[in-house]
Amino acid sequence: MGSKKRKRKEERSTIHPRNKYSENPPDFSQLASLYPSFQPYVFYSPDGRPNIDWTDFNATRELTRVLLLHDHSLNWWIPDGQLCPTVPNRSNYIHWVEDLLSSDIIPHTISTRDKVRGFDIGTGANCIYPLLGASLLGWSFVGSDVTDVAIEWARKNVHSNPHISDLIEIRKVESNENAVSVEGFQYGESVCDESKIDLGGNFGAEVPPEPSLPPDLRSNFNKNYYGPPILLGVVRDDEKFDFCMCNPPFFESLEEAGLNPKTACGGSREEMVCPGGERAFITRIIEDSAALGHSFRWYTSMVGRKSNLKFLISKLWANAVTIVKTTEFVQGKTCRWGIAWSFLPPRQKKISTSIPEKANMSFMLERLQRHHGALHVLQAVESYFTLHGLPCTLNSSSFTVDVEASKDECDSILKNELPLIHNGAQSESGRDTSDGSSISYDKLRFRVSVFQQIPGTLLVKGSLQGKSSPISGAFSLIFQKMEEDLRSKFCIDKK
Ligand SMILES: C[S@@+](CC[C@H](N)C(=O)[O-])C[C@H]1O[C@@H](n2cnc3c(N)ncnc32)[C@H](O)[C@@H]1O
Repeated sequence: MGSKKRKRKEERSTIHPRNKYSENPPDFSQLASLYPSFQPYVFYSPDGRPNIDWTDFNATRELTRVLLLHDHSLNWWIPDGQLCPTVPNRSNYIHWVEDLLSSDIIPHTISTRDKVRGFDIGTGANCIYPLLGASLLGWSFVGSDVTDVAIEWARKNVHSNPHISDLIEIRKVESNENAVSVEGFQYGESVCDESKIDLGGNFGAEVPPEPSLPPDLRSNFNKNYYGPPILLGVVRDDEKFDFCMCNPPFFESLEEAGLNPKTACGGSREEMVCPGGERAFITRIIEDSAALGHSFRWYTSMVGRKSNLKFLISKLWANAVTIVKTTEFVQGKTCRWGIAWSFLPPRQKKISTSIPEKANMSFMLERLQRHHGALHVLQAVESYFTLHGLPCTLNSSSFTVDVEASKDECDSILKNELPLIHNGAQSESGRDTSDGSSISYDKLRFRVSVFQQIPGTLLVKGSLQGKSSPISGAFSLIFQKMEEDLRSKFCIDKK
């Protein structure tokens, strides 16, 4: 990779401001001196910087073990070949869920208890999310999984930490052989019979052959989930949760999973691969969530491929969710996305679709971390709009991002991010909304500018252009949502 490209990637690296490692990344040298078992894995590069061999599973596992012990007082281990989590990375997802729970976008109606209760779909042998959520925030969890090794080791990891073990239940998901459906087509045991699938292998094991299907269904089958239940049939009738989270099996095949030779995070076939990949797995979570509705306040999942986000978002709206939120988890060279949705009625915000409330808006980003400057914020503005499908242009000499959104693009960001109550009059260009009313759109154009005030403080301004556009009333809401996103990314104190 060219140095320019590398620099740009590094600049984009963000870590949640409440993440323990946001200001203080793990100090390998210190850890090596405190934990002799870690010492053999640490080497020093010519410039004197300590590092580990990220392609050595034993090294990454020992790092995770000492980080969990040193920074979280957690005892932890996994057997060879199981997926080894990176602690700073996994903490970002926990803090994002924390943000969702504390926001008042949807009412706090589910939990009458003091304790937050979460459901970790596919907790793995490493049980990382329940361990972090319970130790950092006192949350209680049900962690589910399908494999015996995951269940055995997740339970071992819970029992090794008596101070939080009461907070975590590990639940085995039993295969439901009679209810494997592909878009309404019922498959019996012959399709999902696990005995026909080699469950033993790690990387390098052969991918099982496709189950035999009628040729016309074969291509569809690939893209749809078949396998053990995920939420429906695992969540009990009387159970309520504040959220669910999931790091899904991302890949469709082992070949695809094994493409990154730069790291050795382990991962058995069952952990990494699911027929149809993450798209099929998360689609099933969406379908299950539609049936479970208000049993969860927030449903969330990690998404490994940006190209799947759009598909999943449209699936969500097709399933009548009331709100969708997305985020980007960028750390080092890894980029993942988070998607969250709910069926609870959002707090209602009325917007005018014809008269802009304000043509100019601004806010300050204060107490920025040392390494975050105006360019980082500008890039975050660009990626926020790009992620939501709004064409925009970043001009790094004028420190501006120009956004111009068509009616469809505007519709998409508004639906993705904002619970809208449309009261606009019917018009020819209007489109139906969930409450039966209609909204008319035209082009929305605005400019976002970022100014350095004093070190650590930036002024972000938005100015509406083309004020007569019938959609210009959406400007202030879009700008506010962008503000929320930037604050969550950059500010330690988010007020
Ligand atoms: C990518 S791993 C994630 C493990 C861990 N949560 C982490 O973040 O490192 C996916 C996990 O989902 C599990 N899994 C696959 N299908 C499942 C299902 N239907 N219900 C529950 N867990 C499932 C796999 O066994 C595996 O442990």
